[in-house]
Amino acid sequence: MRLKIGAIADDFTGATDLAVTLAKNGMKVAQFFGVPTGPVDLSRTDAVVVALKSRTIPAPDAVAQSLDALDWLQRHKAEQVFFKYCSTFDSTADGNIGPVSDELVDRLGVELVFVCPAFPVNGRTIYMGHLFVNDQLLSDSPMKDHPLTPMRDSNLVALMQLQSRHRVGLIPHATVSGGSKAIRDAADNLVSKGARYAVVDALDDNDLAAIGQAAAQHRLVTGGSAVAQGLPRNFGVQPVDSTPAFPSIDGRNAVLAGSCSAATRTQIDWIKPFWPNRRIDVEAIADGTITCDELLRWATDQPAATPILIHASADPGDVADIQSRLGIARSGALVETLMAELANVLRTAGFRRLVVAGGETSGAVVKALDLPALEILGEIDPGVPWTQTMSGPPMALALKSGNFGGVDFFEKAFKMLG
Ligand SMILES: Nc1ncnc2c1ncn2[C@@H]1O[C@H](COP(=O)(O)OP(=O)(O)OP(=O)(O)O)[C@@H](O)[C@H]1O
Ligand SMILES: O=C(O)[C@@H](O)C(=O)CO
Repeated sequence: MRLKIGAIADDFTGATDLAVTLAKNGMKVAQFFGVPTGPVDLSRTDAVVVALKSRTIPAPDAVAQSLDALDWLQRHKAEQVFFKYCSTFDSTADGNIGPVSDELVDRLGVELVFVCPAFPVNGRTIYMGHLFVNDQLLSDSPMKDHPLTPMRDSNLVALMQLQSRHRVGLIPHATVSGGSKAIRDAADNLVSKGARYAVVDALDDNDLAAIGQAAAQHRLVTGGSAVAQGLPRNFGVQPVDSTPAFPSIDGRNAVLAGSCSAATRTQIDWIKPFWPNRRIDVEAIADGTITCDELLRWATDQPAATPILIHASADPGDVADIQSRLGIARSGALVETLMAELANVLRTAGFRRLVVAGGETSGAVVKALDLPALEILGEIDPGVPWTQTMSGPPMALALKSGNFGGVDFFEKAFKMLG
């Protein structure tokens, strides 16, 4: 059987975001962490999302991992390939969005590829090729201070052009609002001018539906999860209207937050008065003052009925300060390693319902828990589903993208589990 959509996601939270989007739009989705190494039964699967942790690694490694994923998807006869990156286009001048897209374009021999990170429900829109986060340009938004991929330009055409060896054009909103035929004509026009990428404006879900329809014959589509919502219809698959299912797992509740994004920091401030919480200081990890053992003792000493919160999240000034002393990569790695160890020991100690905030952090945690795949269940807030492990000790896991979720996200998540 052919897979309808085969997706490659550049981080783990982004992968679950895409998986739940395709599932809500009617597809049966399987999500794997890394390229599956053994045989898998895809007889009832419409779409596969292969989650990589490739957003901030060196570009040649990101390309190699993505091409491995592409080979696997092609062996499973994926009709359309989707490259999922962040709705805030998280990347550096070196990549990895451009270099990975270039290789996928060349391997698949495609003429033109849409570049569309818009996610209107979460406030990401594109106008005249410029990415907005709510009412701010990307470069004025809190993304300008991201610890690993600070976004200091909002012009997606320029950003993509910096990262890619192919020419980048724009399909402006005036065209997009004309519908899928107008978009297809504009795409043909860009091809005749030598462009290989088209940044496509999108202000709302109607625009995304038209873009999805226009991409029906495209072998490759790239963007955030929201542009994928229009793709299942191209395969005759209709959105589902059933009541979402949530994991049924007993155990204690914990949140591990390594995300320093504005939304995560607001969510932490909101919940702190109600839950036992610990802030991890990066310098204290480096000098051994904070250890996994000590945090575990603290966690197990807390009242079992109340969720606990452990976070490293800090505001941009503190992050810049620690990075200047320890280096960007080392500060990130110290937090990620500790969060990964913690997830492991907390699972053993009976914390089986876990929310992890941050894509890189989630990548580290999922790797440490040695989870090859997750079942995607009901959505907590747009782009963040509850998931359930499919091997090892049963766990409910929510991987929250840094900037996703309402202010009460953490409390809401556990309330849904009852
Ligand atoms: N106090 C801190 N100082 C420096 N770096 C930190 C600190 N706390 C966390 N980090 C690092 O910042 C990075 C945050 O990235 P992560 O992807 O986890 O969150 P995010 O970017 O908010 O989420 P997403 O990618 O889903 O938008 C991680 O590498 C984490 O280890
Ligand atoms: O698109 C998004 O914003 C998220 O799915 C994500 O990739 C955050 O890391």
